[in-house]
Amino acid sequence: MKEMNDLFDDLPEPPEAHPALEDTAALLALLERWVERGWLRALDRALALFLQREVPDAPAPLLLAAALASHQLGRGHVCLDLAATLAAPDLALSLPPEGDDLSDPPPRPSEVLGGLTLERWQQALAHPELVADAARGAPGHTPLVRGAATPGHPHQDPRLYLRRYWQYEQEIRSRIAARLGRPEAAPDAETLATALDALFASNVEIDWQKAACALAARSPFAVITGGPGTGKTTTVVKLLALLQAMALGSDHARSLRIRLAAPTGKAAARLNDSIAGQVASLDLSGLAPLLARVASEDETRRSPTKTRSLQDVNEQFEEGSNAVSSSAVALLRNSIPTEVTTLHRLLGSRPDTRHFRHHADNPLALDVLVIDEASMVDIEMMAAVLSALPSRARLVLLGDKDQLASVEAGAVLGDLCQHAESGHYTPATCDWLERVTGTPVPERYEEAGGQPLDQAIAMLRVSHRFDAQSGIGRLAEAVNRPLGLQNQQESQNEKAAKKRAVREIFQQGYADIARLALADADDPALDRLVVNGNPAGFANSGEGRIDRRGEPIAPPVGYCHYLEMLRSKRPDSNTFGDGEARQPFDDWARDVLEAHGRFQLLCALRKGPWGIEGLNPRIGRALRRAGWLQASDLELEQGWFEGRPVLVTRNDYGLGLMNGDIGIALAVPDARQPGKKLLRVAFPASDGSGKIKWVLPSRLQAVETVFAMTVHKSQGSEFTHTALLLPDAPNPILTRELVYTGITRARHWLTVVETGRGMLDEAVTREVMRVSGLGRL
Ligand SMILES: Nc1ncnc2c1ncn2[C@@H]1O[C@H](COP(=O)(O)OP(=O)(O)OP(=O)(O)O)[C@@H](O)[C@H]1O
Repeated sequence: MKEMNDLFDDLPEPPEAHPALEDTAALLALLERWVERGWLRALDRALALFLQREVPDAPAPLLLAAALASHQLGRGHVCLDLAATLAAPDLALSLPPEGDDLSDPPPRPSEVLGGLTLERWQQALAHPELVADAARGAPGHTPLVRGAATPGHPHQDPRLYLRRYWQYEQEIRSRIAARLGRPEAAPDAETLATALDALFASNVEIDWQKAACALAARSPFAVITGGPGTGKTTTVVKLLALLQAMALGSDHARSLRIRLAAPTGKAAARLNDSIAGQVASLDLSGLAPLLARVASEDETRRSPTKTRSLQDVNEQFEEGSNAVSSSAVALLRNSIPTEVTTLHRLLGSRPDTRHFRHHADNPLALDVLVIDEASMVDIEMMAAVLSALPSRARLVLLGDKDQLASVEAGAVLGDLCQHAESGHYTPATCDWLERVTGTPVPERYEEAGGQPLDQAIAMLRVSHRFDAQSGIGRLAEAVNRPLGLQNQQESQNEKAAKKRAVREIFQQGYADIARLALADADDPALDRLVVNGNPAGFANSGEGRIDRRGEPIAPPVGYCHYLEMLRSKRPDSNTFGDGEARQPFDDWARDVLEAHGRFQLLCALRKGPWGIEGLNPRIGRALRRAGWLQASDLELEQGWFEGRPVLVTRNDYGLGLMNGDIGIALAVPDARQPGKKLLRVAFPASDGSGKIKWVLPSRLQAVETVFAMTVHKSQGSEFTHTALLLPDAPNPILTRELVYTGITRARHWLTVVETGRGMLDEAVTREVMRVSGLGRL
């Protein structure tokens, strides 16, 4: 924010105030025109209108700020930063609107706000009936709250919140701060060091997974962040083993009630798959002495003359208590849960209300909650989770701080992790980490003024999925590199260097990445990509690659892969039936769904030819031309056809489908009309059981065709071959976070599709501006 204030200081003397700022009727008329253009949501204008009706003397600049604050919510920001808005007014609205013809445009925000100073705007906000000051505890029930500066962040002021969002932020701040202020939760250093040594190989240099495990074991609130494949799941499984071992080994000898959750069904299913394998294969034998030590301490308490050291206990184990050891280890392994639920299910969502069954007065019965893919959790959900969590329960957040934030308002994980890159560990934390992990923390991560929150955050820095040979890994890293905040000239140089670095990666011949530049909107190269994956775009046509275990990697495919599976594996049974009888159809659906996950086209936008609305029917037509689909244009645009892949866009508890679930329409025998077929949509069951859920298309209320998926919707998913299509014109939505999120959805193959020149360059040098007050705790 400081930079924005500096920018504001540099602004020239403002000209005359715009008429819309002098007169509320003129302002409301202007807002109406913005709504007509799609620059503002009707909801945002409705708020300004409501406030004006409630308080007729509300000044126009206040009403404008309220409408803009509301508009920011729809774009993921919990508040309006006034100074930043004055510095770059056109960023406050959805400009340029997708698909707008730009004839007779209304005044842009820059014209309207050009005549407004920060001082005057703030004066207009000093209206006690409508705006309360957070610095004074935001007394009353005003609809708006003016944000207070936080310690160490004086430049954050002034911000304007809708009260509800300010309250969410306060809820999150106070509950996290309460946890950070509870040092008694920390285990004793000697026990922790023993447990960590049992779980991690010894290292001469810092092992961030071990450090993360230590920090998260020390604090009742912890964040483990890291890019794809950096070992977040691996680390949290070890953390849970360690916490359970210490709980089972404590005086109470009681296992902890642990729950695992993720924001979407898809993310929950993915964690389900990976965590079960990791829990089963983790070597826990080294933790057995920890359990035995308790037993021995119990014994010591009963016969106090006999004192035993940890060494004695270890020796006892070495001497042959193998049976005790293995049953203790089995007990420990069984006490680590592998079932992952969605946050909505965990909190007990109720139809038609945003309130959950669990809240502060009916808290969840658990001791530890782990939330994966936490970057997708919005501020409202995070506040609900923290309220429903018993005050003594631990919360561990896992996620990639650099991914796009949730579609809803509030980039909670990104905000909390603002210092994760550089650690900001105090000397006391560094000393403690060295004591428990056995390796020193490199000096560059030390910061005497580190905040309590920084001490509870660990960043994993080495990807074990992408090695040095991986273009996907290199590209993700280059795109994700933040730009420094130097003066304009240095910043230009840095942007140029970043563009160059990204371009060079494509020229270095990595086998797993391809770049496809379309000549024009009708370029058939796009059709080839979506139909057969365009293997020719990759070195050696994608042949001959092996993974880290030496297994061959299948060449990249397009959508004809799952459609081929749909055809070739269709059961010849004429009875759809139930139970056993349905097995051949379940197996078929499972194969088709698995094959579908081998390719996905992602794009940035919804509207226009390069958004999902234009791409979905286009891809459908390309597949039809290639003989893989039989559907009319009308069906492709808005109907059902066999092979239609659909994305669930809203949770449906009745059907057990979650936002983000993907299903495919398949023709199955109609029980009521022998010889005929009907369409049913096959979804993988969200409990990770591998079962198939068959749903009639007519029962699906909120689904969309998903030949093309927005990057936002792809969060928490992974596809063997991901094609990331960039639009042909600059758009505020096109940021490095979006490109990074898109790239990191690719498991083995990535194609970047450019529909206009320079859009990759443009995107990787544009950063999401985050506005919230959660950064410092
Ligand atoms: N320290 C390590 N040494 C070697 N391999 C590791 C290490 N840590 C993790 N791995 C392996 O790397 C892969 C990715 O690990 P993991 O699934 O824990 O990462 P993640 O950060 O949770 O990934 P995701 O991006 O899926 O969230 C797994 O195959 C895991 O076994």
